[in-house]
Amino acid sequence: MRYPGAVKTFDQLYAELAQKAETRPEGSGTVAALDAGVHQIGKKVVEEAAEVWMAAEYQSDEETAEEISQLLYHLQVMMIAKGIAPEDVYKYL
Ligand SMILES: N=c1c2ncn([C@@H]3O[C@H](COP(=O)(O)OP(=O)(O)OP(=O)(O)O)[C@@H](O)[C@H]3O)c2ncn1[C@@H]1O[C@H](COP(=O)(O)O)[C@@H](O)[C@H]1O
Repeated sequence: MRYPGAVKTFDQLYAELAQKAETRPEGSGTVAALDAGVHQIGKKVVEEAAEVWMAAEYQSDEETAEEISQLLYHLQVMMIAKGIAPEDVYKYL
């Protein structure tokens, strides 16, 4: 799935998702995922990680990049659900 609009960075996406969690706009997949909870978010993280692996082995670099973007998105949803800020992660990099 491709999302139209300007290219966004990891930090920009996190800020957008944090805002969605705060304002809870109608139709937001992020809000729905947060409401579903950590268990369901965790399943999506694992699913997308597997899709990255499969794409890397059997699909194009473009498709692999897209799967990686989806994994990063679901990791960010998990971060929001747990109240973990990017800086909390960056300090370990
Ligand atoms: N980058 C993403 C993003 N990547 C993946 N996804 C979600 O992750 C799902 C996984 O994609 P797949 O193609 O694997 O989906 P699928 O298996 O067909 O879908 P499901 O049945 O599992 O939902 C997608 O259906 C989206 O719901 C994303 N949802 C949102 N974003 C970004 O988050 C922002 C906020 O989104 P909303 O909260 O929905 O407004 C958007 O502007 C986007 O920038």
